[in-house]
Amino acid sequence: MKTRIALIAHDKKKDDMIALATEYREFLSGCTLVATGTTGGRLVNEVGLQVDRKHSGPFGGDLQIGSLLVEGMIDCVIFLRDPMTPQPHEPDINALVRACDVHNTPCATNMASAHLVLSQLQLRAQP
Ligand SMILES: O=C(CO)COP(=O)(O)O
Repeated sequence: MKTRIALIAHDKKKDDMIALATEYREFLSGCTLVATGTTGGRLVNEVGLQVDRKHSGPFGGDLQIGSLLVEGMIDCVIFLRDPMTPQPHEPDINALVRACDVHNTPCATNMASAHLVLSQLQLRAQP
């Protein structure tokens, strides 16, 4: 089965997400990807990945991804959060990260941990 990865980035972290996805493009193109709306749009347009786009984060996208995760449909979350900017949907963000902890799902919230998680997943996917 393909690895199912959720990709989410706050506005000031979206360029980092694009750089990350570009670096791991070959691996990610073999995964099943889901993303919040704006992040997903950029991944499609700028990296050429196939992504199931949910609503934008402030409109419930984090909750949609959280729901998928609770249903056992997501193996890993890359969520590049912006710790310096208050978000109107902070409760949704916390709910998603909490759901990762409740269900013991890897959740990388910064570039350093995202690299560790993706490089390890990529290694495991090799024949
Ligand atoms: O706000 C977000 C995550 O909390 C991300 O949403 P967008 O990808 O739509 O910007």
